[in-house]
Amino acid sequence: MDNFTFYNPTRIFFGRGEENHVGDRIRRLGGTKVLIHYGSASAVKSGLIYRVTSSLERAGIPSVPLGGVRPNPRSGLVTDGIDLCRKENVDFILAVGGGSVIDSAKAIALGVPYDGDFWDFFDGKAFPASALPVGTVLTVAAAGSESSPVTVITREDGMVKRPYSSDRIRPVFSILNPELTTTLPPYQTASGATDMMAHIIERYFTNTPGVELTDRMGESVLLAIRSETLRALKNPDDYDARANLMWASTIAHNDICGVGREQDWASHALEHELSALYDCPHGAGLAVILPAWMEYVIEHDINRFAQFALRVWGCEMDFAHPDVTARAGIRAFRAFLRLIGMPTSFAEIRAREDDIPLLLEKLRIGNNTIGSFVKLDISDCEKIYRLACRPPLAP
Ligand SMILES: NC(=O)c1ccc[n+]([C@@H]2O[C@H](COP(=O)([O-])OP(=O)(O)OC[C@H]3O[C@@H](n4cnc5c(N)ncnc54)[C@H](O)[C@@H]3O)[C@@H](O)[C@H]2O)c1
Repeated sequence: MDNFTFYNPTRIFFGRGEENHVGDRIRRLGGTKVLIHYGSASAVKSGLIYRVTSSLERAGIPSVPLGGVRPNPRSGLVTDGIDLCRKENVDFILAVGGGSVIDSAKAIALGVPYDGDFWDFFDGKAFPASALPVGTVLTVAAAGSESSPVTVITREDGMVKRPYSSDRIRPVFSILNPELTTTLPPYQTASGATDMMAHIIERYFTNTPGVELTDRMGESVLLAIRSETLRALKNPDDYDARANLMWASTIAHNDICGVGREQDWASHALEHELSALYDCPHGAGLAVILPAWMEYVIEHDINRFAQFALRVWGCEMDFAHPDVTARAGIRAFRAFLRLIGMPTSFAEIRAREDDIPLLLEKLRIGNNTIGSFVKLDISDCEKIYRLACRPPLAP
């Protein structure tokens, strides 16, 4: 196990009705004017924005709303949000929504005290000296942005999707009421589950030896996501299934399963270009990329893939031929993705093989590599995209 620092100061308020106390939470943190950032009108129609606003009013805190965040959030609305916060003297940002809303809120938080273009942070041209505090009321179990230091924004100029990470934008608190996720359509529930699984998998496939504890933790989270997703899809109102998924969202990405080990993240980089170009849900893009990535890198560590197959997917261990077990695990993972309604090939997200040169250009890796389990150069990336074009094989 490698040396590590673990720092995750986001305070979690978990359970039914917790959003009704949000005003009090912000008052205790010293917030005096709040930007309520949200996505579609459904957050208003459902009464959630009203409940949040009422709670702020009871706490004596004025607020300004800014809706309209779309999935794969865009830089234009971030700029609008920065201008609005400055004009209204906002000193606290409350994100009410999923990963897209939270990421947009984080980018606004970075931009408000900064004189230049907020994209400078994403381009590595500047480092934030400060940021406004961000709190969240989560409505999607998926991205883990509710306690991560990361924001992922799509710049409209060129449709480039890039992550940026800083402890300054880790939410100060997140409110997780599983009941708020019961209205998610099945496809979003499944996309969220796939994203959570991906967050574990990016950490699980590592070259660091001696990480049995975090291996086992990751496997447990994957097993729970697997069973609870099926339950939530069967009965969307199943509170416990939604609760387990919501906590899994946080656990899968707050790095508790990733400390002390090298992490990969090549699949996320490959996927970001898909959701930027085709506007598919991030989880759906990952469902297309992950099995292709696994098939491409399997030979690098057959035993780790066999362990994944055995412990997570219940495949039988073929001790004489561990590669058989390893491949069965990838097939079982792909079968699960299909069972929950996820795409596993380019065509199913309307991606085109002819666009691969464009995807590679947008990746902008030049002569560098991505990933760490296996370092991938541009030609490896091309091969993985091509593998992902294949229609899924019968199980
Ligand atoms: N910051 C991070 O650490 C991190 C990590 C992984 C992914 N991401 C990013 O997060 C984004 C995806 O976020 P997400 O998966 O949470 O989804 P999302 O926020 O994009 O929301 C998906 C859809 O669900 C709708 N929705 C939200 N809550 C709903 C509810 N309760 N009922 C019905 N519909 C609802 C939204 O309006 C939207 O149309 C991507 O841009 C991805 O790249 C960020």
